[in-house]
Amino acid sequence: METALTIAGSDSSGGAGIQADLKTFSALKVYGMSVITAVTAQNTTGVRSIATIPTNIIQDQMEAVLEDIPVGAVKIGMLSSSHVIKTVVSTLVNVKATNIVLDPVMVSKSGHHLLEYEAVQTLKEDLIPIATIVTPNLPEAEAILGRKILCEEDMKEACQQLNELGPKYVLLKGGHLEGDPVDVLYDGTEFHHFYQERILTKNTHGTGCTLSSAIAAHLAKGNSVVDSVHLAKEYITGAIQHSISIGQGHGPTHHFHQLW
Ligand SMILES: Nc1ncnc2c1ncn2[C@@H]1O[C@H](COP(=O)(O)OP(=O)(O)O)[C@@H](O)[C@H]1O
Ligand SMILES: Cc1ncc(COP(=O)(O)OP(=O)(O)O)c(N)n1
Repeated sequence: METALTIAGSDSSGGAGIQADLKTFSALKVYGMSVITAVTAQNTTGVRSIATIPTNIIQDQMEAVLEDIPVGAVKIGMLSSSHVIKTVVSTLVNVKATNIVLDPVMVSKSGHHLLEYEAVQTLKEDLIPIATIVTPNLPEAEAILGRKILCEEDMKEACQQLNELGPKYVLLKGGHLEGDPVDVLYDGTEFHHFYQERILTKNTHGTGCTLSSAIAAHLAKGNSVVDSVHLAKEYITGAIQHSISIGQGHGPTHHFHQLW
């Protein structure tokens, strides 16, 4: 059985974070495991409060899984602080983890900070270099690089700058662009462009989490990075097309892949 591990925050409303990741793994028929880094009280309208899990408990969760069960791919989401990032990096390096998908979660759709501002430097120096693929959205890439990204040409340059930080692949997501979104994948040499007509819905809570965990699931099944991104894009597009109108704000993506 293929396996994948998510290291991320809990979303009480089930649309993003650990819950979205585990639903994605299940829908793609991969056995999912979780390391919880933070508990958020949130719903479709916003985040009310956050409790970060102590780093010794995060490390224990990681070691408990990694020392016992072979992990085909690791998806990393919300990490809250520099201390948490350093704990996750040292544990992953110790076990020589492979297929690391890093979604550098910083701010929720509702505008709540999920990573301390000062931790962006640690993310750049310690975590991005060990990622197989890093999947920032436009505001995250702007925060990492300290520059504006306004169009597809800017996205290509930003991919090159992100690649210089050390990850094998960069997938810069264009969901925040005006008009139809384009995502750009860069492997240090070649670009792949993923064009998609914009689906007209406000139900996009958890899109980034869903995409990154779908990439991890496909890597765990033995696909190449480029094929995993293609397959994950199909998955996220279906999950947005079938998204669920619940709550007063941004409803969640849908995860019953085999039914679409
Ligand atoms: N309305 C939409 N229609 C189609 N694809 C979308 C839409 N919104 C986001 N996406 C896609 O969903 C994925 C997540 O995108 P994005 O919104 O940029 O990330 P995040 O959720 O991290 O902010 C990307 O592949 C993006 O192109
Ligand atoms: C616990 C938790 N982790 C991550 C996010 C952000 O989710 P994401 O899919 O990047 O996007 P939004 O749903 O915030 O647009 C979160 N909200 N909570």
